[in-house]
Amino acid sequence: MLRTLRIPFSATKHLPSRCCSGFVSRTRYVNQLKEDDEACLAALQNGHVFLFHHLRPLLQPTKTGTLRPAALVTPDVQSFLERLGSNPSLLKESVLIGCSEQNQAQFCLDVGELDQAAVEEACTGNFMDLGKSLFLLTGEEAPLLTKGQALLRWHQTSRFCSATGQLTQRNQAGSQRVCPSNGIVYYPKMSPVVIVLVSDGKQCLLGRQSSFPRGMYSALAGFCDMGESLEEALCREVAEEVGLEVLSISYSSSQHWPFPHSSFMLGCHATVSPTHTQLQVDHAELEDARWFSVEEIRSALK
Ligand SMILES: NC(=O)C1=CN([C@@H]2O[C@H](COP(=O)(O)OP(=O)(O)OC[C@H]3O[C@@H](n4cnc5c(N)ncnc54)[C@H](O)[C@@H]3O)[C@@H](O)[C@H]2O)C=CC1
Ligand SMILES: [Mg+2]
Repeated sequence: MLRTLRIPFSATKHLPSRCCSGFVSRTRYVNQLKEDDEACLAALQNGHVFLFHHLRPLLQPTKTGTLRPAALVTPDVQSFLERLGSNPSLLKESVLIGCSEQNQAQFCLDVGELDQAAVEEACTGNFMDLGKSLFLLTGEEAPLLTKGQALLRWHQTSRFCSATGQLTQRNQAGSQRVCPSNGIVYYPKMSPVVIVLVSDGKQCLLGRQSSFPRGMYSALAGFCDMGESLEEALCREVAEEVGLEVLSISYSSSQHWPFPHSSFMLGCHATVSPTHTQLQVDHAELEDARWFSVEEIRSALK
């Protein structure tokens, strides 16, 4: 059986935005801050901080009535943390998430130990569920919050060494944790997931899990197993979930997906033979799977 992986040239349209030559210097600056705790602490003093409360981001209303993630300056955060009687070292628990085009380091901090209403009043904003926030934010701002939430969640749920059970120590940027007794270094974890739009040349295949909202269908998806290539995971998932054999594969684009934990979604197209389209749906995984015509997809998207 022929199985090919083609990377289309159009994948370049998904490259991160790099408005001017500052991209390289900003990238290297962030990398330096991950390596150098003192430099990172200094950058935090002059940086921007995005607040979360139990992993829900703080959004502020704009003059035009939309919402934006609140990028607070560190002295303001420090002063209201003191006013609200927080632990003085709380600010140091910020994690580095990037660098703005104005060369300001960007951090996230979870202030879940403080009273939510008091922080909202001090910052004239509201903490919102991340899933809902993503419908309200522009494409450029949403990834900052998903990255920040994922990193904060990783620190909250990965505090101990799995070999010794000891509390691990994070670096200032929050890009790693180290066990003090055996030196094992832990890095933030993501699970690779393949998500694939299967076509027979005329129709495309969508499925739904029983947990999806009513009427929602999506491309097939599944976690990559240990030792598998992207192509192997894709062929296995399609075989497991709908009982079809894939003929060809093309990579489309990728995306970090924070729900329910950090997945690294690898989006692909795949084809099956138009003479072998009979589905055998595994109902333990999918409530339903169906072929949809282009017209049906167009009218659903409207
Ligand atoms: N169409 C879809 O199903 C979409 C899925 N996603 C994301 O893709 C992820 C994977 O899709 P599923 O169809 O649920 O995967 P799946 O088809 O691999 O089934 C999930 C099962 O795989 C097992 N599993 C294997 N490795 C795992 C890991 N690293 N983490 C958690 N479970 C693992 C568990 O038993 C779990 O119940 C979802 O969690 C979701 O976040 C996002 C958009 C659409
Ligand atoms: Mg699945």
